[in-house]
Amino acid sequence: MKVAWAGSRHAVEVADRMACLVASDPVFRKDTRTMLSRKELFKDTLKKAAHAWKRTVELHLTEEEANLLRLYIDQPGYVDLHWVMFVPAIKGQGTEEQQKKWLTMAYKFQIIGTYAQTELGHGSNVQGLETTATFDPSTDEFIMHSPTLTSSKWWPGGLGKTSTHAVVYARLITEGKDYGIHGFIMQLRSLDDHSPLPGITIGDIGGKFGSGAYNSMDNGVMRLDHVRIPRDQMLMRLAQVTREGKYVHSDVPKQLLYGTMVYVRQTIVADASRALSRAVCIAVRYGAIRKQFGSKAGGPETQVLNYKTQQSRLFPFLASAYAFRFVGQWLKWLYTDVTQKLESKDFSTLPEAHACTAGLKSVTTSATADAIEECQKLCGGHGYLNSSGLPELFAVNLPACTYEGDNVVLLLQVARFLMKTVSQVASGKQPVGTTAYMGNIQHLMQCKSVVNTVEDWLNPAAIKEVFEARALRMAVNCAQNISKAPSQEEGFSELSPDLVEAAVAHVQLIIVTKFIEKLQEDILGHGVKEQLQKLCGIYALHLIHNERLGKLYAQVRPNAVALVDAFDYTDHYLGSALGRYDGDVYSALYKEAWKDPLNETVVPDGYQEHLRPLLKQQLKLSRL
Ligand SMILES: CCCCCCCC/C=C\CCCCCCC/C=C/C(=O)SCCNC(=O)CCNC(=O)[C@H](O)C(C)(C)COP(=O)(O)OP(=O)(O)OC[C@H]1O[C@@H](n2cnc3c(N)ncnc32)[C@H](O)[C@@H]1OP(=O)(O)O
Ligand SMILES: Cc1cc2nc3c(=O)[nH]c(=O)nc-3n(C[C@H](O)[C@H](O)[C@H](O)COP(=O)(O)OP(=O)(O)OC[C@H]3O[C@@H](n4cnc5c(N)ncnc54)[C@H](O)[C@@H]3O)c2cc1C
Repeated sequence: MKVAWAGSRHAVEVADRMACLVASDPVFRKDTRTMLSRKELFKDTLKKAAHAWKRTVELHLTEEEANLLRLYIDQPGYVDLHWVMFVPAIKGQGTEEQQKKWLTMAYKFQIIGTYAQTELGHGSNVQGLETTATFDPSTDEFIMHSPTLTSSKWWPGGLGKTSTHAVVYARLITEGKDYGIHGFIMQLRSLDDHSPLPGITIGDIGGKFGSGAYNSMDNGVMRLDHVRIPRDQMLMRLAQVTREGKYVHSDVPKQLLYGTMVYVRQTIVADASRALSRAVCIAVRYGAIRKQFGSKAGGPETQVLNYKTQQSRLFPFLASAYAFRFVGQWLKWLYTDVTQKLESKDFSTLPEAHACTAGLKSVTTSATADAIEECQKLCGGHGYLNSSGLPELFAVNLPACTYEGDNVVLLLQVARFLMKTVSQVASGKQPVGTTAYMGNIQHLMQCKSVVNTVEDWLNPAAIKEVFEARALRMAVNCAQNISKAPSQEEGFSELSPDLVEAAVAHVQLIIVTKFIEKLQEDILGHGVKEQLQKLCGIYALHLIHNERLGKLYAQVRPNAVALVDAFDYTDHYLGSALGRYDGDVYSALYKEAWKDPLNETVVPDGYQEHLRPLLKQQLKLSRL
């Protein structure tokens, strides 16, 4: 099962090696992270990042190994933005010459970059950004400026205190005309003493949800006051400004400006499955250790994992973790395929890639945030302690519902793609890829499910047909209702809640389909495929009805712990007293409690100042 989860034997081996490297290095310790002040936490992040880079160079780690090292360090920081957004933005939007110049420095960490798109006043509406980049032909420079308070850059990770450079998104103005949003490389801080360059006001935007968690990241604010940059720092693969100030389009679609977001959304699906699997691992392992109540006859207490209610709340998450993992692996393939096509100037699959990445990012991150919260409840009181690992896991993953595109905004993009496809089907065009099922409209609009028994529900063809019929009928229903509205725009707006539901149904169909396709592959290991079939059944069925699932849960229960062990997480990475591999939960909880700074003294700070006078005063009063 470890191989099925990781994708290959090689993937298991390299992940194991990197996880152990991190777990055995004291610099990467994280058990007291939630007890650090914001300043201490930030400094700890700088230290870990520098040490990780040192180890990467010393050990000549490959890109794959270095990425895993960063993942197992498990502490959000400026390096995430540098590798996940700054470098890909230059790769996707820079010319060959620009890539050579900037990536050479970025790959060696001679510069640290971030992705500065969002502003105080606009995040979702990228076209509404206000920062300006005005071309000055007299000096061959762009003047980068924040004309209003709301145009201040706001949120970019690493911007606050660390980044030396950024890809800044701004409205390009030349020859008096506004050509909309484009990307520019800007140096922000001196490479000698790290002070902000003239005209740049820059800082951190302040503490965020939860202790530890995303507070290790210095999300930043930046205002630009007529800062000049050379013309060749506009990223010029999509469009160019000539020496004379002429704006010239390339022959690539302008949507490629959003390419970095497509790339990151794809990686976020893999993050979501990992985060969900960590929460499930903690809740399942702890559920096997925790006992409450005995039989009436005075028998031993029951493992809480044996309660049917616990199983019906928890096992759909276990199944979802596997489902999201497999669809994430497929999405990575889709992204690679689209990228190769783009290189040969085939842009035909870009809309589908956008819809798939946007939709899957939305559905998997929303489900993951909800599930982590529920796993906290599934662990009872102890789940609420920082030492369970769950509060921090929740706080770190919750913003994934917002960053890289608010989940509802992205689902509306999927809905827009579906409405277009429905109208193309109506005009006789055969849809392809993940919407190919829509071509079977005659059948799917009126077919009736032949499912009667639990066993019927495990038939992949039956499951798939139910999901296809559901998704198609919801999409067609929306399209019909939109066509009755005074205008397309009004109809879309009026029906947006239904459109979001239709988009979710379509995305869930993709997840179910990719799980079923995974089961058609050669899967090694005795009983592995059988367990995955049950999980696939649970994932699909819990989305459409909750009856008949009890039997499946009972079949999964004997292997539940093994199914989470297959995630192959070290105790260091899991970071949970409740989810420990050895099950020694109570001594771990007890030990963790004594690490809290409040327990450094027996009598707390503030006793002399506030407690003692109060107690003495009350004592005096009672004696009167
Ligand atoms: C316990 C400790 C654990 C620690 C572990 C760490 C865990 C984390 C691990 C790793 C870290 C991962 C790192 C993540 C870091 C995240 C940092 C966050 C960064 C950001 O958030 S960057 C900012 C992101 N911003 C957004 O996403 C904005 C969202 N808005 C948009 O994308 C757009 O504005 C829009 C799509 C909503 C609307 O676009 P527009 O105004 O142009 O309007 P439309 O008319 O709708 O679109 C026009 C046209 O374009 C098509 N389109 C839109 N987008 C795309 C796209 N991306 N690709 C291709 N095509 C696109 C759209 O479909 C339209 O097409 P048609 O005209 O219909 O054909
Ligand atoms: C932890 C974190 C890290 C981030 N890192 C970066 C970074 O590195 N670089 C960067 O540039 N940005 C970053 N961001 C910003 C992020 O990309 C934006 O917050 C995100 O795109 C959402 O935009 P917004 O905040 O403007 O939300 P808003 O658009 O203001 O959303 C508010 C509400 O309005 C709703 N809404 C908005 N538009 C519509 C619509 N058309 N129809 C229906 N409902 C709508 C949303 O669903 C939401 O409920 C980060 C954000 C966070 C939280």
